[in-house]
Amino acid sequence: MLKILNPAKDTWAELVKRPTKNLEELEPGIQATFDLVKEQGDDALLQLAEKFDGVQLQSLLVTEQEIAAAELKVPQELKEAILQAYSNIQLFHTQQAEPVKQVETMLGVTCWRKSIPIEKVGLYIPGGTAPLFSTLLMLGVPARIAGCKELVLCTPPSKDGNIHPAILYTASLLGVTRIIKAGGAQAIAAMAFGTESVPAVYKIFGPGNQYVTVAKQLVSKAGVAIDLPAGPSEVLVMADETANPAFVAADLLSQAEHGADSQVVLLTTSENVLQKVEQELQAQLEVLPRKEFAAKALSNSLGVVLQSLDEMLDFSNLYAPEHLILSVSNFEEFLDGITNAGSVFLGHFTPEAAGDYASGTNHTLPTNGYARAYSGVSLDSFVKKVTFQYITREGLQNIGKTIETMAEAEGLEAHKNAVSIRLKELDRV
Ligand SMILES: NC(=O)c1ccc[n+]([C@@H]2O[C@H](COP(=O)([O-])OP(=O)(O)OC[C@H]3O[C@@H](n4cnc5c(N)ncnc54)[C@H](O)[C@@H]3O)[C@@H](O)[C@H]2O)c1
Ligand SMILES: N[C@H](CO)Cc1c[nH]c[nH+]1
Ligand SMILES: [Zn+2]
Repeated sequence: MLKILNPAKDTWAELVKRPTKNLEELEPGIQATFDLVKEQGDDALLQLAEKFDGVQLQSLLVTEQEIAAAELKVPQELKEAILQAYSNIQLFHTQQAEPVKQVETMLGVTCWRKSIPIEKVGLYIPGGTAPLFSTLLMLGVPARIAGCKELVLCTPPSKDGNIHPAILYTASLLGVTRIIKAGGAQAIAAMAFGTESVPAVYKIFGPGNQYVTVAKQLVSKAGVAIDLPAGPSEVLVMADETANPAFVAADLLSQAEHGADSQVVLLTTSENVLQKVEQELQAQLEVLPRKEFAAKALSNSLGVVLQSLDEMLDFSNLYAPEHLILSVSNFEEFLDGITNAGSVFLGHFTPEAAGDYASGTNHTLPTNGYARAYSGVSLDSFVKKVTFQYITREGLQNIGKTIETMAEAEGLEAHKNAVSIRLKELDRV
């Protein structure tokens, strides 16, 4: 099941490498997809839907009629759940708005910073193996709070050429501007470079499999902003003797079932806990509908026995998991020691699935060790922070000499003169 290890510390750096293919391996195929989309636009999207999604589409754009029909297909109970999650996500993300604060750095020199929404954003909603309408809430809600005007949505069509009704229902709640039936690297290329049906956007958001994630990294090299590398899901659980093996196994499986390229990790100081979690994994896996994905992911996953709780924390910080679960009695003692993680789940009754769906935090998070430097999606992801300044005459007299001295030292005479010319004018009047 899990690969069981008792590793020496000098092997950790090798262990924390993910089993996913690297950028260099996937890049040539994805570049070919980009070239096709640039050359043939919508036609390329239709061809690639047939090749990768196994569907011959009549049209790329979702129509008003399709949206109206979808709404009727979503059960009331699911609508209510979506609305509850919407409300929690909205509440959590609304609090992230920063008030504009004017700061007088010197007398007469005032600076401030204001958030301005990104006008056109592209939202990628994964749909290759599961219709992740929850991801649409995670992207669309902060986009709407930020005030983004144009929300373009790409998601892969199913074999019958349709988009899952819950995705369309959620898109309609959010007032998404345009919905396109396109998935994978071709959808990312379309939103980056534009086609007849897909407007080019300024920033592309959303998680996806390895192809989607590498495609986003490549368009970011071509000058289109992206949120973050949010690839195959992963979770690391730190479990002590108080952990409930059934709960731990359930959490590990919840991320393993996302796909064969996911990885889950159990860290423990107790061989006993490890053994019991393994038994639970076996039993719970048997009855999972997505057993094949989960079993494959588990075969790439780790059960690591370490010497102490402090070692577990060090390993986790080096691994930098997308999700970190502290299934320990004294989680408070670990909080200040966490340096690298996308989102953290505390105690025995906080399943990771709560953050995936409905607690309010965002589930679009850095994977593959990117949590060492990246944050998950938040309200900030949808705005630019623009700085402003206003200097009075008195202010320029206060700050002018400093600027002149620094400009002269850099050998930039025109910079210095932009101040001197004004100071002379102030002396004259
Ligand atoms: N990190 C996060 O925040 C986060 C959040 C949600 C989901 N996820 C991850 O998103 C992923 C969703 O993956 P998915 O596959 O179900 O859907 P997806 O929408 O990401 O990818 C499906 C598309 O991949 C393309 N594709 C499939 N096989 C291909 C191949 N051999 N060559 C080229 N292109 C190919 C197809 O165009 C298809 O439409 C999972 O790995 C899940 O763990 C991550
Ligand atoms: N666990 C995923 C992020 O890695 C998010 C998700 C959506 N639906 C279920 N789970
Ligand atoms: Zn999940």
